[in-house]
Amino acid sequence: MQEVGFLGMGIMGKAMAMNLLRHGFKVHVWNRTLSKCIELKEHGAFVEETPAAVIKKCKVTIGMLSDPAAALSVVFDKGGILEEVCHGKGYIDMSTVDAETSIKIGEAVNDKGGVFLEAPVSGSKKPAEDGQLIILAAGEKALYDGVLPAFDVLGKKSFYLGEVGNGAKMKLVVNMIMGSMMNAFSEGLVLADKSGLSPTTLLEVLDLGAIANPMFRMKGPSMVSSDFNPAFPLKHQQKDMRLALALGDENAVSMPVAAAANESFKKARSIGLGDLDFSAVYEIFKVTEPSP
Ligand SMILES: NC(=O)C1=CN([C@@H]2O[C@H](COP(=O)(O)OP(=O)(O)OC[C@H]3O[C@@H](n4cnc5c(N)ncnc54)[C@H](OP(=O)(O)O)[C@@H]3O)[C@@H](O)[C@H]2O)C=CC1
Ligand SMILES: O=CC(=O)O
Repeated sequence: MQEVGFLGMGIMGKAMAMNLLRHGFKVHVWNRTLSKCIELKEHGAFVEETPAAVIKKCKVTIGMLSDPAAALSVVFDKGGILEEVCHGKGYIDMSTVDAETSIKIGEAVNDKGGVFLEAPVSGSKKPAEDGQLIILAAGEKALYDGVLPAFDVLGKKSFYLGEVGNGAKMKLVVNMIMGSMMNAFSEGLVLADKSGLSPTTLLEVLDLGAIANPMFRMKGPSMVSSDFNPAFPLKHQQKDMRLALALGDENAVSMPVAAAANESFKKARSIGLGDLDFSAVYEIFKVTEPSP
């Protein structure tokens, strides 16, 4: 399988498609905003006009879209996947969505004779550029086995998690934890600063102890210098918190920490920080109450 379709040239999709091109895959790309395909074309990609046109040209097509509405749109809308998907074609949705969305897409693809895999990823812009993603796949096993050469280029490890929905759920659990950690980290940085300590020294202390982790190490210095250039947009992290909380509702799991973190991300969105990196949630903790 050296030819692959790719829908969605956002931060992740572009990095992943570039990576496939670098490794010798022929890649047919589509993006709602066509101009984002120009750089891909310069690197040898074939640009198509609709998702259906991509599906028509490729046996396997990958989607990397922002949210459930976008993931559904490329399948069900005019010019969408369902117009061309048929026996012998596979669709792989790597967007972060809820299980319900994935199941709906999978059933529609199957009804047309195609096969479906969900495969959301853990890892951000840099791991996508470096082929170091963690792939959380579920659905048609034969499609999973067939696409492993591409997954090996995109990721450092692929998990096969069984029936459609399990990949989405695993991804939401992981991002729920990540979003909650980002809130605690932000609170700690502000607490250090407001109580007269150096946030930079706090980063050094954290990195030497039991709660050291790659996220604090990578995001800490840019947060301290107020650099929120987006790798993982805050609006997507809030979407993931919202979908994870819904999963908690369905399963009667009490999630007070995640619920509080979701409120912080919502607040950050409400003041216009949604397109910045998710670490920009830090900004809302800096706001102090006016003294009486
Ligand atoms: N960034 C990250 O670190 C990570 C992101 N993810 C997940 O991957 C997915 C993509 O993320 P990312 O690349 O960062 O997001 P971006 O916001 O950079 O890109 C979103 C993509 O979705 C497309 N899109 C949005 N709405 C629609 C629509 N209605 N119809 C068709 N296309 C649409 C955009 O097209 P257009 O250019 O026209 O707006 C764009 O190609 C998300 O589900 C995210 O949660 C997962 C792991 C890491
Ligand atoms: O979904 C975001 C990530 O970093 O993983």
